[in-house]
Amino acid sequence: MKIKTEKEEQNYLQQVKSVICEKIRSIRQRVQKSVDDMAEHKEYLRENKDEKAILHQSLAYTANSGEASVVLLKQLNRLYQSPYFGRIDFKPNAKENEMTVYIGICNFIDEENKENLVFDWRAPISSMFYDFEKGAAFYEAPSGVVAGSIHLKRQYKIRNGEMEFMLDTSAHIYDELLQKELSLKADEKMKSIIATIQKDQNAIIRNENSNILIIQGVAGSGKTSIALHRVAFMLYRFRDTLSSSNILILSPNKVFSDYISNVLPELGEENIPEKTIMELINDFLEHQYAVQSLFEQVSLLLNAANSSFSERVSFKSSEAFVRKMNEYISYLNTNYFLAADIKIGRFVIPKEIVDKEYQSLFRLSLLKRIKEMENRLAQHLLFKHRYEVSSKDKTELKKAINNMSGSKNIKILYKDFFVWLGRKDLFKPGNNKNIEYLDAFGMAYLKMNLDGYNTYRHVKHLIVDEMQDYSPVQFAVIKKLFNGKITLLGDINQSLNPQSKINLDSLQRSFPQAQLMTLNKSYRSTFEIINFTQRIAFNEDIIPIERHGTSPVVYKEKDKASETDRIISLIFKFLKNKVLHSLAIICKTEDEMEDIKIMLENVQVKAQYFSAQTTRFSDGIVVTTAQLAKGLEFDVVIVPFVNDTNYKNDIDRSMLYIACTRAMQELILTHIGQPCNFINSIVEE
Ligand SMILES: Nc1ncnc2c1ncn2[C@@H]1O[C@H](COP(=O)(O)OP(=O)(O)OP(=O)(O)O)[C@@H](O)[C@H]1O
Repeated sequence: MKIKTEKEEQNYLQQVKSVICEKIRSIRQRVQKSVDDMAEHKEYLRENKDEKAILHQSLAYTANSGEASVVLLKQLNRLYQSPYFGRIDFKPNAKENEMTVYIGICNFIDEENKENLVFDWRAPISSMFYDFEKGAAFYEAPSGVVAGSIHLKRQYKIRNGEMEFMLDTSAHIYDELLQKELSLKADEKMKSIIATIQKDQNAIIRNENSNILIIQGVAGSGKTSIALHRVAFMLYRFRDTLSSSNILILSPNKVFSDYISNVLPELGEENIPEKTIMELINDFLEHQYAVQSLFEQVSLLLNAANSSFSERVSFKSSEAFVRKMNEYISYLNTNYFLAADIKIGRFVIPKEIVDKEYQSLFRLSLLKRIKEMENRLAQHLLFKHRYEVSSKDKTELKKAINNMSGSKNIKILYKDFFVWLGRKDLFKPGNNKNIEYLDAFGMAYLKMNLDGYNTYRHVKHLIVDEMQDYSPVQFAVIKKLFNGKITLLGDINQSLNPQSKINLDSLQRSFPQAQLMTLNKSYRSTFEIINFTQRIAFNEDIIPIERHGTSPVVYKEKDKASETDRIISLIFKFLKNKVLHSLAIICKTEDEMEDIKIMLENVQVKAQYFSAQTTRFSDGIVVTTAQLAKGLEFDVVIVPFVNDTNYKNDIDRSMLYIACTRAMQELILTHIGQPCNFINSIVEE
C-alpha cells in the first residue's frame, strides 16, 4: 500500500520505530554479551598466564566491538527520537517502480525484509530532497546520473518519537517549515539544520571537486553551519579513507569552538579536532615568543590613535608584505653566503671549492645547507688530502662557515628584512620575547622558507572560519603547512582589521586554484534587523529572509544614569520573558564591559562575561565585545554607548555591524549625546 494520509504516516512511523526498537534490543544484548565475555576473559587471564598474548588480543577485539556497539546504540536512540524528516517519491525514467525514500540522520535497514527504511541525508539519492521540488529531478549515483521525476515531497517534524506535523511541500511551504525552525531557536549552542538545508547551501555541502573552496556568505547566511555539514558529508562520502582525525578546524577562539561543538555529534559524527590560529603559530615557533593575540591587536587598534602601530599592521596585512618577503628570501639565497678560503691545519680549501660545495646543495633550504657544509668540507679534506678532521678541526670549520654566512637566528633574519627594506621602524619587538601578532606569521614564513618544516600531513581537509580576519602572510603560512583540501569561509564585510586589504580578489590571488561559492540569503535575523544593519554597512547582495519581528530601537538618553536605567530595565524585561532565551550586551571594548559589569552587579543580575580567556559558551545574559561575539548569535542584543565619539571610524563601523548582526529577534541600541553617524539616519524612540 502506498502511504499517503496522515493516519497511514502515523502507522508507518510506529512500524519504523518498532524495527528500530528491535535493533536496539538486539544490540543491547550484544553489548551485555561483550561485557560478560570481557569479565570471563579477564578471569581466565588471571588463572592461565601462558595464554596471555592470545587472550589479550581477543580482549582488545571484544572491547573494540563493544565500543562500536555503544556508538551504534547512541545513533539508534537518536534515530528513534526522530527517524526521518523528509520523504520523496521518485520514479526513475528507466524503471517501472516508484521509490519511496524517507530521509533521516543516517541509513537504517530492516535486515529481515532487506528494506532501506531510512536513507542517510548524505546519500546520493537524498540530494534530490534539497535540490528539487515536485517534477523532473535527477541525482548522481555512483553508476552515473539517474533522472526521473518526484511525485511527492513531504516534510515531517518528529520529536521524542512523535510526529508533530507533516507538510506536503511546494517551494512556498518549504519556506514555512524553515520559518518555524528559525523562530524556534531554543538551544543554547549551534544546532544541525539537515531538515531545512537550502539548495545553494546543499551545493556547497556536497561540493567534491574543489580542492580549495572559498565560501563568501553574508552575515547569518549559514556559513559555519554549512561548513560543519560539509564535514559530515565528507566523512560519509569518503568514509573508507577519511576519519574525523584527518580534519582540522582553524577557529577564531575557544568560545566559538565550544559554541559549534554540538553540531557534528548531533549529526552522528565525532567532533573534529580544532585549533586556534594562535595555537598553530605558537606550536610552529616552538613557543619561543610571547605572541600578541589578534584580540590584543584589535583592542590596540580600537583604543589608541597610535598611527605607527596602525602603519605596521597595515603593511603586514598587505600582499606587498608577502611579495617583499619572497624578494628578501631570494636575496638571501644569493647573498647569505659569501665563500672564502678556509685553512684547516696545513690544508687550504680554496674559496672556489667552498662555493661549489655550497652551490651543489641548492636543493636544501638555506639554513640546512649551511649545516650540511661542515660535513661536505670535512669529506673534501678526506677525499682530496686523505685527512680526517678532528673535533677541533670541526669547530674551526664551523667557525669559518659561520663567518661566511648570515645569522641563523630567525628573529635576527626577520629584523634584517626590515633593514633590507629600508623600513627598520616597521619592526618593534617588545621586551621579554614579545612580538606583535603579524610578526609571528612573518617570522614563521621566513623560518619555513629558510629552514624547512613539517607539514600537517594527516590533515586531509582544513576548514578555516572567519577567513576575512586572515592576512596574506597568514594564508601563505597555511598554504605551506597544509597540503590537503581547504575550505575557507567568512564574510568580507565583517573584518576585524580595517587595515586589511583582504577582499575576494586578493583572496583568490592567495589561492589561485580556489573555487568561490557565495551565500546571500540571511537566516539569522528578522527582516527588520537586517534592514537596520544594512544602513550601517550596505551590502547589495544580502537577501533577508521574510521573517518579521519588532523593529530595532535606538534609545537616546539624557545622561549616563538614564542610559544605565534603560539597560537595566531592558534586562529585567528580558528576564521576565519566557520565550527568549539569550541576551547579549555587546560592547566595543573591554573597558565598556567593565562599566556594564558594575551596572549589573549593582542590581544583582548574574551574567557571563566573555573575554579572550573564556573557553565555554553559555546562554542567559552574556556581556562581551563585538570581537568575541563574532560567529555567535543571541535572541536579544543590546549595543550600548553608540554615540558619535565612540563609534566614528571604519573599524568602529565594523564592530557595530558585527554586534548588530548577532541579533536574531530583537536589537536595541543606547547612547547619550549625538548618535554615531552610522545610525543617525534611523528614527529614534
Ligand atoms: N537552511 C537553514 N535552515 C535553518 N536554519 C539555518 C539555515 N541556514 C542557516 N540557518 C541558521 O542561521 C543562523 C546563522 O547561521 P551561521 O551562524 O552558520 O551563519 P554564518 O554565515 O556563519 O554567520 P556569521 O558570519 O554572521 O557569523 C544559525 O542559527 C543557523 O542555524
